[in-house]
Amino acid sequence: MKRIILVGKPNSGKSLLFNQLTGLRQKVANFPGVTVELKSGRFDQYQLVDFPGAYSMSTLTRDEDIAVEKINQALLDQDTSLIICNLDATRLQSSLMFGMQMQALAHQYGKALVFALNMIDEVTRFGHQIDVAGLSRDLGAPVFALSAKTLDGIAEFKTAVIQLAAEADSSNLNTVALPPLDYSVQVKQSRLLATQYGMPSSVVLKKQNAIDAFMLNNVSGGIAFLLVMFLLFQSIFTFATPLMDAVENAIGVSASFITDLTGPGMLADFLNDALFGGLGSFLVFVPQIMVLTLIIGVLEDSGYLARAALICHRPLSYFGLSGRSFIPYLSAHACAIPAILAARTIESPRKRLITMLTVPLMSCSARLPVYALLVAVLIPDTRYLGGIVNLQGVAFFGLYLFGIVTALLVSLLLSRSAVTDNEKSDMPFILELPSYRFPHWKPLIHRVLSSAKQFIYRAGPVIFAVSLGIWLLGYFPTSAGGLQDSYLGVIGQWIEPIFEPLGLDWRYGVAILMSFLAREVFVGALGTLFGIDGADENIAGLAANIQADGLTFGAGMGILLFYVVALQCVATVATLKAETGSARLVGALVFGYGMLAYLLAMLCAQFL
Ligand SMILES: Nc1nc2c(ncn2[C@@H]2O[C@H](COP(=O)(O)OP(=O)(O)OP(=O)(O)O)[C@@H](O)[C@H]2O)c(=O)[nH]1
Ligand SMILES: [Mg+2]
Repeated sequence: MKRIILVGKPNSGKSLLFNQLTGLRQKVANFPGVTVELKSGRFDQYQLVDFPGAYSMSTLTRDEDIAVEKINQALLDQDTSLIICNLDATRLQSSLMFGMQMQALAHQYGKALVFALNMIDEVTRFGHQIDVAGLSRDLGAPVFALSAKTLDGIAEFKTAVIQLAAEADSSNLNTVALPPLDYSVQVKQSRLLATQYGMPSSVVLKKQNAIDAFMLNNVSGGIAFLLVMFLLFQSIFTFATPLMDAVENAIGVSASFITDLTGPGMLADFLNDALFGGLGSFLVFVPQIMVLTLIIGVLEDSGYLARAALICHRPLSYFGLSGRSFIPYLSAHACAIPAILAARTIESPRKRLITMLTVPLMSCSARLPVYALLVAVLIPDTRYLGGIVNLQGVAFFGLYLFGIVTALLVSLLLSRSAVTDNEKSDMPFILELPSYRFPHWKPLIHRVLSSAKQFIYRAGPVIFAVSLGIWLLGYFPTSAGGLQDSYLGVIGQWIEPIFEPLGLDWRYGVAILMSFLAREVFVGALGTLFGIDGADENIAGLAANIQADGLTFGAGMGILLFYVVALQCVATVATLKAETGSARLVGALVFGYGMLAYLLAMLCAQFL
C-alpha cells in the first residue's frame, strides 16, 4: 500500500490530525513526547503514519531518534507518496525549523510535501490572521490552514492531500542531488518567516507567563504541585465512592434476583460464589479506574504536566532521575507499560534506564482493587474537615506515596551502582512548555470509557477463569461447605508454610499466588473463597466478610505493601525486557522486588 507520513515538531497536533484523518483514537495530550512509536491507520487508499515529534533532524532523545531514523527510511522508500509536515501555527518558528529541514530533505529525495498549518483556531482566538498564501509562496510548498480540534479546513485539506499524493504517484519526481543541510540557514530562515507571518510571541505568552509566574515559583509552585498530587490520589477515593456503591448495589440486586430464579442448589452456589463473588467484587472497582483516568487526562491535556516536570527536575536529580521522569511516573499510575515507553523522551540514557526500572513501583490501576478492598477492611471510615479529608483516602494516598518513595530510593541506589553508565548522564534538560489549554473533552470521555473497557477486557476473563477454577477446586468433593476439606484446601496446606511468616492462612496465599496472572485476581479469588466459605453469602460485603474473618492489621498492611512493591505483571516484564534489551537485568529486578515485597510483608506482620 502507498504511504503518507505525518511528521512535525512535538506537541504540534499531529496525532489529533491523524485521528481526524483516519477515524482512529491515538493518544493525544498537551505535552511534547506523547507519541513515542510509529502508529498507522488508513486514510482513503493510503496508509497514514503518525510519527513521534522531533525538533530537528539532529536528535536529543530516544523518541526523536526513532522519528528521524524512520523518516530517513521513508525518504528512501518508493512507497512513500507524500509527506505531511504539521506546523503549530501558534509557534511558527520552532515548527518551521523542523519543517524547513524536512522540506529540504523531501526535495533532496524527490518526495512531495505539504504543510498543515494546524491550531489555526487558536490563532484566530488571539485575534491574529496568518497570510497563508504568502507563507506558501515564500516556502515554495502548499500550505493549508486548519484546526484538528474544531475541524476548520479539514475537508479541503483531505481533498488536497489525496490529490497531491495521486499527483506524486504519477509524476515520479526525481532525486535532486543537494549538498548536505546547513541547519544554521534553516534557523535563520524560519526566524524570518515566523516574524513575518506568525503571531508575536508576546501575545501568545502573556496569559501563559501570568499563570507560570505562580505555577513555576519555588514556593507557590511547590505548594500547588503537592496540592495537585494530593487531590489526585484523594479524589480517586472520594469521587468514585458513590459510583462504586451504585455498582455494588446493582450487583447485589442482580445476584439475589438470579438466585431467586434458580432456587437453592449447585447452580445458585456457583453463580453466587464464582460469578457474583469473584467477577462481581472486581467490577466494583471500575469507577475508580475511570476517575483516575479522568484526572490524569485533565492534567495531561491542561499543559500542567510539563510544568510539574520542570518543578520536579531539581529534586528528581538528587535521585539520579530527570524532570522528564515525572511524566512516565505519573502515567504509570494508570499502567506501567505505556509509562515504560514514555521514558523514551528522557534525554540521558542512564536516567532513562533508571526510570524504566523503577516505574513498576508506581501503583498502577491493577492494584487499585486490592488497595481499596484492604483499606476498607483495615482503616475506619473517619472524616475530617467536613468530609473533605477522609482517613481511608489518606491511607490510600499513603500507599501511592510509599510506592513513589520506594521508587526514589531504588533510583538512588541504582544511580550509585554499576548497573548504569555514569558517563552518559550529563545531557541537557530541555523541555518545551506547552500553552495552557482547556482539556478537549471528547477524546477525554473516550479515554475514560476505554480505560474501563480495557480494565474489564484485560482482567475480566482471567478473573472469571481463576474464580471458576478456585470454585471447582474449593466446592468439591465436599459441596456442603468445608473449604478446608476440599481439593483446594489440600493444595492450600502445601503452600501455607510460605505465607505463615506473613501472618496469612492459605486462602490469602492462593489469592496472592493467583494474582501473579493479574493483580486484580486477588480480589476475585478472595471473593470466591469467602463466597464458598460463608453460609449466607453477601457478596456486596467482601470487605465485611474479611473483617469478620479476623484479618489482623499487621498482616493486612503486609499484603498491601507486598502489592505496592512486587512486580507481578507479565506484560510489564516483557516490555521492560524489550526496552532494556537485557533479560538478566529484568530477571534480577523481578527477583529483587519480590524479595523486598516479602520482607516488608513479614516485618509488618511481625511488628505492627
Ligand atoms: N486548539 C487546538 N488544539 C489542538 C489542535 N490540534 C491539537 N491540539 C491540542 O494540542 C495538543 C497536542 O496534540 P497532539 O496531537 O498530541 O500533538 P502531537 O504533535 O501528536 O504531539 P507528540 O506526539 O508529543 O509529538 C493536545 O492538547 C491537543 O488537544 C488544534 O487544531 N487546535
Ligand atoms: Mg502525537
